[in-house]
Amino acid sequence: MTSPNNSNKNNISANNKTDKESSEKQNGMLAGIFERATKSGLGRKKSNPSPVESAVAKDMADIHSNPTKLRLAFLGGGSFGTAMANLAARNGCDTTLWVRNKRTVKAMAKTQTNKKYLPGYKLDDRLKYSHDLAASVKDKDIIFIAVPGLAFRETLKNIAPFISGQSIVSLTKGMEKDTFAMMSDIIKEVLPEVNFGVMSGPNLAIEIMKNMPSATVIASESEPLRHAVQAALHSAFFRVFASDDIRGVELGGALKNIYAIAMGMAAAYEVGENTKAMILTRALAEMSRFGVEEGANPLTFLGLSGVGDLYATCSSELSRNYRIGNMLGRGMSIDAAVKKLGQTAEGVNTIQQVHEKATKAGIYMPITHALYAVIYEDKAALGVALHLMEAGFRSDVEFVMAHDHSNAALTAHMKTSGSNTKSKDSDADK
Ligand SMILES: NC(=O)C1=CN([C@@H]2O[C@H](COP(=O)(O)OP(=O)(O)OC[C@H]3O[C@@H](n4cnc5c(N)ncnc54)[C@H](OP(=O)(O)O)[C@@H]3O)[C@@H](O)[C@H]2O)C=CC1
Ligand SMILES: O=C(CO)COP(=O)(O)O
Repeated sequence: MTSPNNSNKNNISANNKTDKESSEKQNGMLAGIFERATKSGLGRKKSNPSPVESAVAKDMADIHSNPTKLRLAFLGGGSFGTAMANLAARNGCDTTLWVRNKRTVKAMAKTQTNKKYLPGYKLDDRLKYSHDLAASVKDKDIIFIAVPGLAFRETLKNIAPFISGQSIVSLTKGMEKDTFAMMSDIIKEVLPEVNFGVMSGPNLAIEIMKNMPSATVIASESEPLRHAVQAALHSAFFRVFASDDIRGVELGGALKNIYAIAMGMAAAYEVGENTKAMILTRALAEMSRFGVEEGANPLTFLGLSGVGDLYATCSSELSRNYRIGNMLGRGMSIDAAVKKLGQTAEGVNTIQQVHEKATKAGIYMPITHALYAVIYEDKAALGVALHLMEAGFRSDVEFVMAHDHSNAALTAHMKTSGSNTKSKDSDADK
């Protein structure tokens, strides 16, 4: 016969064994994540460093104290391209803003304002404007691209004949339609030899124009390029942090737009702070889960380009994605909301891309799927939200405790307590 003490001991040692096994499993999983993140395509090596890489590497200290040596082009005269070009011009860099519309260029040069996208904000008088793409990008050190994701490939193809060693930095927070390509993928495809980076962070353009302290992240394999971008844009109002996780940084910027739409919609239903916190944190869980599948380091999502941008965009009506969600929550159709906004809201396309990709790859993205169902399958928002709330038992942070462990432990616990209850009842019956 087994004494109660013996049975406890057995339970404890069985539990210890399970804990040990589970902790080994977790360590294995984490090691796998880091290995995958490090070994992913991010380690791509360039055959030849571009001129900016070698020039900046030679005299990094000089560039830091004197960014005026840098010659920069910004492509895209929307709110973000203009705000970033303005920062660089204010730092004394030789800066040209390329805008596709000739009349807009003339008006901007004359008024030193961007009347359509940043009305009322005076731009630095050293900023140059151009409608000539070739002249804008030739002989530059770095070309920053700030056109919407849907126009990124076309823009790269248009500048390709004039690339002879310039570095490229994407400021775009989108995904290409139907190909699932991120901007760094498109750069690698169209200009395989170019030295490049991506910049992303909580950077609402209007706040930057108002000199409200902000920060961002430049991600690149090239240290000299990271330093050059930091030198070009850094100021007392704008701090540029560095990363080498290109995939993680650009995915943070693209994915958070989905959840800004969700949050804008939730705000239309006047949800409480607990609900907002739940959406924000579960959004972060989805983002990092998707990121890991795509070769990103999950820890990157804890940085400015992840949780930082998620917070800013999910809490501000300055965010166009948030505003789209809010209009949807108030009963407008997606087409009407996009038309009313009249500016770029990358999340509208990103929801479709991520929904499709996650469905195909079997990645658990409940908020994204729910939003897709509401926006594109005309499902009732409240019913979808209720369904989300009722969905199974999950682990909080899956990189700490995996979902399958959570579910298995819970099922085992329920079975045990079920059989205990039963035997108690049968004793009582006797
Ligand atoms: N605004 C912000 O706060 C931030 C935006 N971003 C990202 O920057 C990118 C650009 O956004 P943002 O500046 O806000 O967008 P806007 O909607 O403010 O402006 C878009 C700009 O791109 C131009 N454009 C559109 N299509 C093309 C094309 N085919 N070729 C060339 N130019 C084109 C538009 O020109 P036209 O006026 O002639 O149509 C306009 O100048 C987005 O990916 C966004 O997510 C990133 C951080 C912050
Ligand atoms: O990316 C942004 C802030 O970091 C801007 O967000 P929206 O594109 O939603 O306006």
